[in-house]
Amino acid sequence: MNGKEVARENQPNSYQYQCSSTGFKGKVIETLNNVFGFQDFINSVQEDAIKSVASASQDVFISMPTGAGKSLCYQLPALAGQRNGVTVVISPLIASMTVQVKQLQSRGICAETLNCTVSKEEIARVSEDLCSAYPCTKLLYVTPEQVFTDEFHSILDQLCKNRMFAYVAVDEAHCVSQWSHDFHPHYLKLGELRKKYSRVPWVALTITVSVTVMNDVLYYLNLKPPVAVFKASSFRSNIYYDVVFKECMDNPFDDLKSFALSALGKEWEFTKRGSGIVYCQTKESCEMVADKLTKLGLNSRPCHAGLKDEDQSQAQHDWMLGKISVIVTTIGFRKGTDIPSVRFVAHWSVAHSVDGYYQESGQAGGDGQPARCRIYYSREDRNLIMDILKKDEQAAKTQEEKIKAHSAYKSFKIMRKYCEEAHCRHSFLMKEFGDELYKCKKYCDVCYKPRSVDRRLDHFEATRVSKKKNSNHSVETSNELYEVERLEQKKEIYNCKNTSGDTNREDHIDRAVNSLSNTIKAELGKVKDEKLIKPPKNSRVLEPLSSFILDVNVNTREEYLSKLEEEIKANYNTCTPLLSGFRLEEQDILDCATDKEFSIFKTKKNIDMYKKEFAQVFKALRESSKNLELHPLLVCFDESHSASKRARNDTLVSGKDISKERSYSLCDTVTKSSLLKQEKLFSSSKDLASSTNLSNIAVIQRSSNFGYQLKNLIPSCASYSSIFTGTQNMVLKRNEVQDYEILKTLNSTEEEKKESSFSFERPPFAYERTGGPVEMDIEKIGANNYEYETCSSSFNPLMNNFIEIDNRSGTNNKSISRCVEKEEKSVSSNSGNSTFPQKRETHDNNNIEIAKKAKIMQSASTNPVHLKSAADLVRKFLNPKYKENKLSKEMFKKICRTLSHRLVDQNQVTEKHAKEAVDELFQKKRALNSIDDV
Ligand SMILES: Nc1ncnc2c1ncn2[C@@H]1O[C@H](COP(=O)(O)OP(=O)(O)OP(=O)(O)O)[C@@H](O)[C@H]1O
Repeated sequence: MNGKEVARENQPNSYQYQCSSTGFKGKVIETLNNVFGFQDFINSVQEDAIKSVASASQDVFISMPTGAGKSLCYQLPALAGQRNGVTVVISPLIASMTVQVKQLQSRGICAETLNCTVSKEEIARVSEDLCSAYPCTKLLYVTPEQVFTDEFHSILDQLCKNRMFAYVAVDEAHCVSQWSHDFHPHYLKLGELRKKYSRVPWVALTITVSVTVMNDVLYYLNLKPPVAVFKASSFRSNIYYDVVFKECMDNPFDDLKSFALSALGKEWEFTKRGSGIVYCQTKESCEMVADKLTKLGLNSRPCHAGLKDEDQSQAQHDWMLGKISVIVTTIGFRKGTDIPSVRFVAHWSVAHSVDGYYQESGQAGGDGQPARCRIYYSREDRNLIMDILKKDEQAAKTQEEKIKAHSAYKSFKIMRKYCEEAHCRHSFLMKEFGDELYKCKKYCDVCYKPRSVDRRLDHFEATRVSKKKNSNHSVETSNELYEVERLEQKKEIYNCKNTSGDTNREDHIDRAVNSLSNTIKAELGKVKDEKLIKPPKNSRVLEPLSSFILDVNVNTREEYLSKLEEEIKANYNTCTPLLSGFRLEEQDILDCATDKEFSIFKTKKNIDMYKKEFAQVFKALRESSKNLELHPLLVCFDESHSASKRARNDTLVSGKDISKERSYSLCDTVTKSSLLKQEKLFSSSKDLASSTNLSNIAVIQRSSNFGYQLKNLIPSCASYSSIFTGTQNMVLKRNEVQDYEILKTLNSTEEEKKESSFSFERPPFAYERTGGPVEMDIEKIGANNYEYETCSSSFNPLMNNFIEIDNRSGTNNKSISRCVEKEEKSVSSNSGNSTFPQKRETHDNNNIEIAKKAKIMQSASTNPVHLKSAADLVRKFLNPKYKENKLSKEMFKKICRTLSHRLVDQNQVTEKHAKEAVDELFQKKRALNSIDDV
């Protein structure tokens, strides 16, 4: 019996069907109906892809979600395509290959597999058939490992020789990309095969992948351009995505349980039809989360690589049968366990890449029924992953390793953006997958509950500020221990990831971990050595023995401190002539510099960041000096809170008081000084103005414009209006500034400024105890914001100062108004006019703005009761519009302010007028996007 006969003998239902159609398209349809038993193509992507593959005119790339019918895209052309012979299907999953081969055989199609589980006799039988002149086999399933054996190459050579090599289909082709979480190194070698058998058309099939992964597939597999690309949309309309922040929750486990129960549905306890998956970063967290959930009444089981094989299988089995509701697992669990009734997927730690997240979350709602996917994001998890990826990048030796490590890092940054920014989750993912953008409207938290997401993000930001504030030295010095722990965790994460038994990768990771470990040990050794060296005598820096930044030693710190002291002195010397009554001792300036140096040293992560921060501070100090402004470091310096001063006092042996108390700080000046001092200030600045003719001396020209004076002295504080709530509590508020590290903000980068500003610019937010999408009452938002921004004059620094100073001087508000009006007129008439009085030349645009604002505030303040009533009325009619999403929160505040002032000004504070005013606005436009519309 020859090979062909043997193969036929062993194939009970080998493919016998003879097509009656002649053209390949007709053959395709006939085979679809008669061999596969399908009436039609499952979707247009499947149809187009099958026709393209069958035509055999070019290489084809197909991307479709799990279960969308990809297999048919090569199975059907293998039988009805333009090319005769054997289609070789490369797949990494032996279990899925075996299932497919059985299914094909049951349809009468001659399919075989060659992999490590197949017996020698089987291999011999199949090989004999393949090497025959007319192989019976139509589809041959092999693993990527098998492809590179010599035996297999000789089979392929023979097929080529006999012109019986029809197609190569690469299933799960995304495994070629490091960006995908299923990376399989053997896939990288497949490109060589493509080159060797260049005449055979290739088909690459993937689940839905990002553009980056797709490009990797095309590149690494060496697909021949032009490649025909067929992609199904990545939009999963039945999945609701959201992100919550663990740091912002009292008990995240409670939240996880509520989330799971709400996704499983009310009747779940009785029907037990749905199930869920929780993804964790480590084996330990799998165990811990499963334990917590079970204790909270939700039957859960861990399943990870640390368990024995039989325990893993048992857990999967029980979960698939519905014996347990929730399986808590690490990345890699997906294989072979897809069940359609998964009602939720929770990521207890953020996924490493968008591709990974899409695939893992995509296991929810396979049956098309509603499902939910939530990420429990935390700064700690994020930093840990970033650290690992960064160190991978540093440890990478070859160019390829470097590119891959860099890609992984970049990929995670996208995931970070997904969590830390408010974009429609669906559109975000679709953009990553190169699909047409489509706003989901209500299938994600950002679209469904935008305000709730805003508040969550605010809260998350706020935890960053408070965490920094609370962190103290003892915690931070444990960094060294933490590093070692992180290494262990890193190993752990990768062990979990490598469930596929990929030894190469494990070796690589172990090498990377070891080398990193050695580097850290060496660094720690250095630190130890450094600790043995005594710090220089008379060291002026705070905590000279600390090692917050490994490569910044005490000498470097001393250098930077001296330079900082020099710059601060220069700023002080330039500005003090302008500020009568404000004096600092030499020691104060050093303390100020020392505090600042220490705060930079303590908060920056590496030497570059340390130096960069200094460069920025120096620049800001010089800038302030150039503008004759006292830098905020000096303005807000408070020796009673100075760490340097405390340290100095602690170490003083003698009772000699070297820390002479300053009589008052600048802020104290504001609080304590009388109008007399202001008058002095006024006259001295006037003198200076006339002598120097510098425009910014306008800052202190008008004694009444005291708020403005401060505003200019602390230019960057302008937006932090809550600081200046009035002269009476100025000192208290100044301390608040220090609490929130505003000094740092003032000297920080734009991005950092933005981040830090949350605590000042935004009103208090609602806490979501359960982390679930709790809606805040808009009545409260409106009220709070209104009050915060406009309602009472006490919230406006400028007006407050005007009023206060004015009252003290015995004049009334009307006179201020007149004064402001007069100034406004004269300024607006012609600022460049030569007949303009000398004094006016010193006013810049800010003055005009201030004057305008003051005018508004003044008119409002004449009748605050009226204004409050007007605001209440406007809010009442505006609220329904807001709920209908016709305007944003910002617009709400602006309109509220504008309309209530208008009502007061027109003496129309009635319900009727308020309603009319609001209605009128929305008659013109359905939605208001700009205050110009008002
Ligand atoms: N044209 C069709 N009409 C009806 N059913 C189809 C059609 N094409 C495929 N199917 C069925 O759809 C199901 C999923 O198909 P298949 O296993 O090929 O999906 P897949 O995209 O390869 O999924 P995975 O990514 O999990 O491998 C199978 O049961 C298959 O028989």
